Amino acid sequence: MTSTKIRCSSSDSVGITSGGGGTLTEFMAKGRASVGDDLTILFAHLQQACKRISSVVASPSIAADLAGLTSSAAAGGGSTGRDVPKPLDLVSVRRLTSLQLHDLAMFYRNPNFLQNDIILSSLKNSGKVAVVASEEDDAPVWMTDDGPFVVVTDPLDGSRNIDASIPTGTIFGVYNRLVGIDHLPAEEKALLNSLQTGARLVAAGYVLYSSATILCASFGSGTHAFTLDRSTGEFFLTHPDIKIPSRGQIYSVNDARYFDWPEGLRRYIDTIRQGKGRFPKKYSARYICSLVADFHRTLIYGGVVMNPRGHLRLVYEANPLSFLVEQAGGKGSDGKCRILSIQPVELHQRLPLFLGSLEDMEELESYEDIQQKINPGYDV
Ligand SMILES: O=P(O)(O)OC[C@H]1O[C@](O)(COP(=O)(O)O)[C@@H](O)[C@@H]1O
Repeated sequence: MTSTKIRCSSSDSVGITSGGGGTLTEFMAKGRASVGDDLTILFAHLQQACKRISSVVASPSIAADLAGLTSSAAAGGGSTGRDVPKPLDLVSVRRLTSLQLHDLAMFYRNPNFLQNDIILSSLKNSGKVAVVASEEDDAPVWMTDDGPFVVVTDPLDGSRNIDASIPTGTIFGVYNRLVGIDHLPAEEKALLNSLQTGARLVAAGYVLYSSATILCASFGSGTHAFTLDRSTGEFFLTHPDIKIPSRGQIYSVNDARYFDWPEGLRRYIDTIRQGKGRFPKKYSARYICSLVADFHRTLIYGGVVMNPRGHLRLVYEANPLSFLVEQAGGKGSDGKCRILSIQPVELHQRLPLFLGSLEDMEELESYEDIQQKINPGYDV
C-alpha cells in the first residue's frame, strides 16, 4: 500500500500515515497493545461487523431501491415501476454480493435492527463473548458460558441522520466477565455483568462512518485510531496515541435548548462565545447531532462536546467515550462526577454528558449549575 500523509489538526497535530502504522490486528497481536489473543479475536469480529455496517450506511440510496428489489432485478432485469433502480444505483447493485444485497434491503426496512443484528451475530461468532448488552435490546443477551468478555454497545448512533447522509457511528465497551457470579441464573448474571462501572472497562471504542470510516479504540494505554482502507479492507493505524489538546476553541451542544438550560450553563456558553473565559478567545460552535462525529472532532481539535439533558446512556455511550477521552488526556463528566466512577443501576440509564479537553472541562464544571433539569421531550 502506498503511503499518504494528511494533516488533520491545527494544534497537537496528528499526522495520518496510512502504510507505516500497520493494521489494527497487527497492533493488537504484536504486543503494542499487549491485549492477548482473546481480545484480538473479539476485535477481528467487531471489525468485520463494522465493515459491513460501513458499506450499508454508505449506500442509503440503493437501500431504498432494494427494499422492493428481487435478486433478478439486482442482477439487472425484471423490476418495474417505482422499484426500477436508477442507472447509477444499478451499477452499484451489480457489484454487490448477496450478503450486501441482504444487508441493504434489511437496512432500508429498519436501520437500527440490522446494525444490531450484525454486531450481535459477529460477537456470538467470535466465541469470546459471554454477554452483550445493546442499546437496541431491552435486556442483555447471554451468549457463551465461558466467553471471557462482556460487551456493551450502541450499534448505530445518530441513526436519525441517515436519510441526510450525515455521519453515524457504532460505540462499544468491553469488560471482563465477572467469574465470581457464574453460578447465578443467566438473566441475573447477564444484567450484573452489564452494569459494571466504566472504571472496569478493559477496552472501548467507536467506529465513525463518515467520509472515512475510522475505528478509534483504547485498550487501557492510550487512544488510537485506525482508518479503513477500502482497497485492502483493513483498518490501518493512522492516529497513534491521540492526545486531545488541553484547550480547544469549539463547543458542541444543541443550543436551541438554551432557554431550557440552567443558569450556570447559559453563563458558561455566553462567556466563551464572547471570548471572556479563562481562554481569551471567542469560541465557535459545531453540532452535528451525531454523538460519535461530534466526539471524534472534539478528540482531534479539542474543546467540549455535551448533551446537558439526561438523554445519552451511561452504559452504552457515556462510559466508552469517557474511557477514550480519559485515555487521550481529557475528561468525561455528568457535570458533577467523573463518568467512569458512576455505578449504573439500570441498563438504559440516561444522564447529562460532558466530554472534552481538560482545561475546558474544568472551566465548564466550575460553573456548577450545568445539568439541564427539565427535559420536556423535543420533536426534532
Ligand atoms: O436531541 P439532542 O438532545 O440534541 O440529542 C442528540 C443526540 O442524540 C443522539 O442522536 C442519540 O440519540 P438516540 O440514542 O435516541 O439515537 C446522538 O447521536 C446525538 O448526539
